Amino acid sequence: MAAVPTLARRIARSGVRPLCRWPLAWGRAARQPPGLPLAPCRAFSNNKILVELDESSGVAMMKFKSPPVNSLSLDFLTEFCISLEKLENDRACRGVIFASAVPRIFSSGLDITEMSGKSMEHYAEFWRAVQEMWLRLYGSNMVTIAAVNGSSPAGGCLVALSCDYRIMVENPKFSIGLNEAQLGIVAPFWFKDTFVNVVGHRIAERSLQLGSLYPAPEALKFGLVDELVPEEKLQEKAMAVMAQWLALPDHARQLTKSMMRKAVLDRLVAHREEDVQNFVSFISKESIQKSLRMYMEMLKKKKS
Ligand SMILES: CC/C=C\C/C=C\C/C=C\CCC/C=C/C(=O)SCCNC(=O)CCNC(=O)[C@H](O)C(C)(C)COP(=O)(O)OP(=O)(O)OC[C@H]1O[C@@H](n2cnc3c(N)ncnc32)[C@H](O)[C@@H]1OP(=O)(O)O
Repeated sequence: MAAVPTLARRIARSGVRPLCRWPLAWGRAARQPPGLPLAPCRAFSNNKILVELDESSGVAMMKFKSPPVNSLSLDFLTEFCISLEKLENDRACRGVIFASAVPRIFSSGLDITEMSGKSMEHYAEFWRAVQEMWLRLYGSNMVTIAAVNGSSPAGGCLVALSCDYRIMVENPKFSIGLNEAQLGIVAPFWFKDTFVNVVGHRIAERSLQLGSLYPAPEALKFGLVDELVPEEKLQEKAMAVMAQWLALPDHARQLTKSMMRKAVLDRLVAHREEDVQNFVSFISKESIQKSLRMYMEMLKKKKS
């Protein structure tokens, strides 16, 4: 295989731009009463993700803004990893809330166009980026809360599952789940492990085999999400839950989180390259490529 672009090289190519006091619609700056000086706040933005860190509370808001559906493309994943790493290394940041800036969609999951009609090298590079995203998010020392303000299939669901807490908008039109089987593909073992750790083995097994997507009220019933709220209350609720989690000493919470997640993280770390090779050989099969093409066709037909 050709030389693999490292995350560092992808970071260098991506050109993250620091911004000062970015007025996010969902951010502290937007809530600041006019005329008052802003409390310390730092923000940075790249093409697909906006981040605002409120230094007074230690809470960052990360918003996905990759229309039409926040699909997890290679560029998106690279920006996600850079943003998370910056926050992880920032002593002022103790917690992150993830939400979407795209109406009705949290994230549509892995970008199918990255897994279809591309070279083996591209599939390998893409899969390394997916692994990196999960390792950083699931292994984060910060408190992570998913404010799921829209549908969240497959990889989008994985992002939410990898957080410490999930709050979803109570709209029954918004669905969430690991629906890979519906595309004729298979959720890898670390997607499955993350899912099992949230909902338990039986529900995970049934849901994965059926590729089930659950409307928000159903997802709440078996703990796929922790709470439902009306859309207008989502930010307030996410901040309240964050305050509750941040009230504990960081070291105790972090060590506990690590104890609960380490085995699952270590399993991928130990088999990372093997997992890449499995993905590449699976996804490049003509039968799998055909399934993905048919699925994309189905998405397009649904519109007309
Ligand atoms: C033993 C094991 C052996 C081997 C295993 C080894 C490896 C594992 C192998 C594979 C693992 C892969 C894991 C994959 C994870 C994934 O995340 S796959 C992606 C799954 N996602 C979906 O199924 C969601 C599909 N999308 C939708 O359902 C809908 O688009 C939506 C509900 C998100 C939004 O609906 P609408 O608002 O109605 O929007 P449209 O449907 O019209 O979409 C607009 C536009 O966006 C395109 N699009 C949608 N989703 C994606 C996507 N995920 N990737 C790329 N593009 C997407 C859609 O086609 C439309 O495009 P245009 O028609 O406008 O060009």
